[in-house]
Amino acid sequence: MIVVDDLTVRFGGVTPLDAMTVTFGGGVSGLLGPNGAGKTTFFNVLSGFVRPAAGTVRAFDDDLLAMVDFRRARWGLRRCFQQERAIAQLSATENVLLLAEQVGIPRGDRRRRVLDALEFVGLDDATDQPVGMLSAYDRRRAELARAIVGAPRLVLLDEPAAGLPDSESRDLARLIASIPDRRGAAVIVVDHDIDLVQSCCATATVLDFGRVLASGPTADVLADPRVIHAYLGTEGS
Ligand SMILES: Nc1ncnc2c1ncn2[C@@H]1O[C@H](COP(=O)(O)OP(=O)(O)OP(=O)(O)O)[C@@H](O)[C@H]1O
Repeated sequence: MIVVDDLTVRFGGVTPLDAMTVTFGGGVSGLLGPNGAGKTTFFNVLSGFVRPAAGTVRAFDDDLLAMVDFRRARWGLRRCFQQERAIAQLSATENVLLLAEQVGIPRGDRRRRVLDALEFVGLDDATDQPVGMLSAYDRRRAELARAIVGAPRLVLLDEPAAGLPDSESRDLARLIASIPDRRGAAVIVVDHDIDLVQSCCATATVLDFGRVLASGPTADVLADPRVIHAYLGTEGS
């Protein structure tokens, strides 16, 4: 469980997170909201890129904000960015190995863990090709393999299926939905793709101007008139 209490971030006169208080469960949670709502800022706080002015984050009873960045990675915090981070000239195996090294997986165990991660995402056939030569879907799966190698505890995904056609997006959603059971990690997905959120997130939280507008079972949140007014209503316009 990830317990966020009174989390506040200020950049000069802007308050991208304004006393954000919410609990994310151990499954896959969606984090939604209009542009500028504070979603990326929240991920940046969890990753240690942004220091909040106030508030706490307890992740599985550990004080996440008290850990320095590299300790968070070793603790099991992982993140997939909107922009791919894998090195195009290296193979999927080499890319995942690099991540495995960074997050402190013991050398003797690394290759086995990397193969296991590539198998989980279904990339075990394309492990030796440079990532830059892979299809968009395979590159996304390579990014996901980097996020789940070893023993992740909290995986942050920022628009994981951006730019993929619907069928591949659905396959990726199924893979993401299986992370808690098969990898033992909680997942928070930031996405504007409501189909993806509905298909893989049991619960959802909506941010608006840095405040939690609604949080709970995904179907209830998406049907909440305040959410429709603040977010969904503007999406289709
Ligand atoms: N480094 C920064 N300095 C000043 N303001 C910032 C900084 N980073 C973000 N902001 C502001 O904080 C607010 C929240 O931005 P954030 O990127 O967290 O929103 P978001 O919900 O992720 O939006 P999007 O869906 O467009 O990615 C915005 O008003 C943004 O302009």
